[in-house]
Amino acid sequence: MRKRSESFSMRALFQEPIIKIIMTQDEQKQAVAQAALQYVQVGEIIGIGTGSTTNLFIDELAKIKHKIEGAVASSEATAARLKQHGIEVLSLNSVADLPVYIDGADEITRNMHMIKGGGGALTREKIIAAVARKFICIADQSKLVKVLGKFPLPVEVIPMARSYVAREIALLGGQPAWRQDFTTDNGNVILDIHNLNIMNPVELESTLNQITGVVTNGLFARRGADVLLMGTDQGVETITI
Ligand SMILES: O=C[C@H](O)[C@H](O)[C@H](O)COP(=O)(O)O
Repeated sequence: MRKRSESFSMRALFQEPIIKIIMTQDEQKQAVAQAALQYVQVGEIIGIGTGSTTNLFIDELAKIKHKIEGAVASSEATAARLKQHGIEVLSLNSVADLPVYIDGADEITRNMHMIKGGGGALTREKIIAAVARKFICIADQSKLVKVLGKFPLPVEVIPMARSYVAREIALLGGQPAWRQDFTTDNGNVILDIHNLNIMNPVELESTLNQITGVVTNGLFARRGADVLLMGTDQGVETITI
């Protein structure tokens, strides 16, 4: 008679293999870009961010462009991509109500606080996010962090104030680096602040904005995301506060 343990191992031998779905970072970005379409309603104007994840969303949006009224763009690059797809780009000043803003992030916490501006579009992104009723963040799982600050925090600065603002940031304990050979769509420069461990993003966002010469900084804490569509190995996870 066969022993009990042997019969178990025979069963294991003929079992179906466990299929583990592993999505690459690019596949995760593509999945959240598709998932964000559920927040696009017929006849609405959509606010659109900047970056590689948002670019994939724009490509998805193009498939249903006849259903929307148009889009507001957070950068010249986004405006160009929208126009290439034949999607009308509207000025924010002509839009009284913006139901939804869809954009990526460089880092995001489960509290929906973000660092943005890796592509230098932070100021226009922050303006559109302020107007929008709902902010949908689309990101792969590598962007989810417990504490913000590993990604250098971008600060947009009026060019003549660059050295002064850098000294003030150093006094706050950050290490600013000038993003050389880069000018924002608003004609300004970017200082990236390294080695921050941001325990109070709401307070730091305000403190940095108080420095004369700062246009805005990449902390989106006072106006964070309402929904995070996060790409994971297994698919899209929806996170809200
Ligand atoms: O200025 C750029 C934006 O804040 C982007 O949303 C951010 O850098 C994320 O971009 P990506 O989707 O390429 O990681």
